[in-house]
Amino acid sequence: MKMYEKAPAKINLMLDVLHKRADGFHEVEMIMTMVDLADRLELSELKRDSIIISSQAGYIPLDEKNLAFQAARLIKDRYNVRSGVHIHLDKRIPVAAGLAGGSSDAAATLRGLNRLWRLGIPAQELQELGAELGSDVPFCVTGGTALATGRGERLTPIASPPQCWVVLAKPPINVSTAEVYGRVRANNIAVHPSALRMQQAIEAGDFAAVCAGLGNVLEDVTLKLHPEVQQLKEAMMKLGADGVLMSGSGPTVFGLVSKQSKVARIYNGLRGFCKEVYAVRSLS
Ligand SMILES: C[C@](O)(CO)[C@H](O)COP(=O)(O)OP(=O)(O)OC[C@H]1O[C@@H](n2ccc(N)nc2=O)[C@H](O)[C@@H]1O
Ligand SMILES: Nc1ncnc2c1ncn2[C@@H]1O[C@H](COP(=O)(O)OP(=O)(O)OP(=O)(O)O)[C@@H](O)[C@H]1O
Repeated sequence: MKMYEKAPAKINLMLDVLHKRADGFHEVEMIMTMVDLADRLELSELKRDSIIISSQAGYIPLDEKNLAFQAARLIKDRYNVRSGVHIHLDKRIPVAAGLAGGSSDAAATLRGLNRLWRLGIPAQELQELGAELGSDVPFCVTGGTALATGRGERLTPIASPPQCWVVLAKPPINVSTAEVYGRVRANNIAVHPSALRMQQAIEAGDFAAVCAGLGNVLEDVTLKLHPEVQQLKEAMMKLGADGVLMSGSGPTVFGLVSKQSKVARIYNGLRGFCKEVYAVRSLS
């Protein structure tokens, strides 16, 4: 038997860090939403008790370091599943980009294996399993748009932002999420973006207010480490995006664009700076 799952990328419309916790994680407040750029997973049942990962992408681990492998092992162990699975990952989300590609693959694996092995695990429990794999995984289990608190695993679903185009550009640099959080000084943040204001803008369907409310306190850290991310932001703004922000810990920069007529100009302009550029729709 085979199952198919789509694993969409996420962007953070706002991300605030409140304080560092005793367990080393940071207490955050984020509003996250999915975009129409997705990996595709094919999950095939194996009679023998093993987990095999394959992918057309040559640059991701295919062993137990892969988050989809970890998700399969977790669900197998926890529910005493004897059969195995072959997971083929058709990677389309850029890797180590701040778009939760690996987390979304893990979440899609949890959803897909729940169906493949007919385990009947409720969504809430799948999210709890996801939290064992990473802070972004619980959100990716259910997707949509949500306010995320705690270390990112406590979720309140909210309305979808107004439909728009999302132009994504990933510069060719590597950013470590742990390093970026490690450099945040939570009591020294000049301007905290407001989750409440963003939520109100979304609920009012006010695109201009959504753009005005974009904010990510991790930008300060990543932009200092990698000035090219700042240059990319400036280029996207000059090219006419309505709102521009770095996603997660970066380095991907996204621009929200309401008019389709502007998208080609922004996309083509950015291709001069950056090889990895995508123009996709927001997901409602
Ligand atoms: C930057 C975001 O992607 C925004 O959505 C997330 O906050 C990070 O999510 P993630 O990549 O799933 O993060 P995890 O794999 O759980 O953690 C990676 C590392 O980031 C740091 N980390 C992560 C989340 C958090 N709330 N506080 C942290 O300090 C920790 O050092 C941790 O060891
Ligand atoms: N299924 C996977 N897809 C992509 N990368 C994976 C996967 N499993 C493990 N990895 C590893 O995880 C690292 C981070 O990749 P990923 O694409 O998940 O980052 P990200 O988009 O920055 O995630 P986040 O936004 O959750 O911090 C990569 O260095 C990669 O080697």
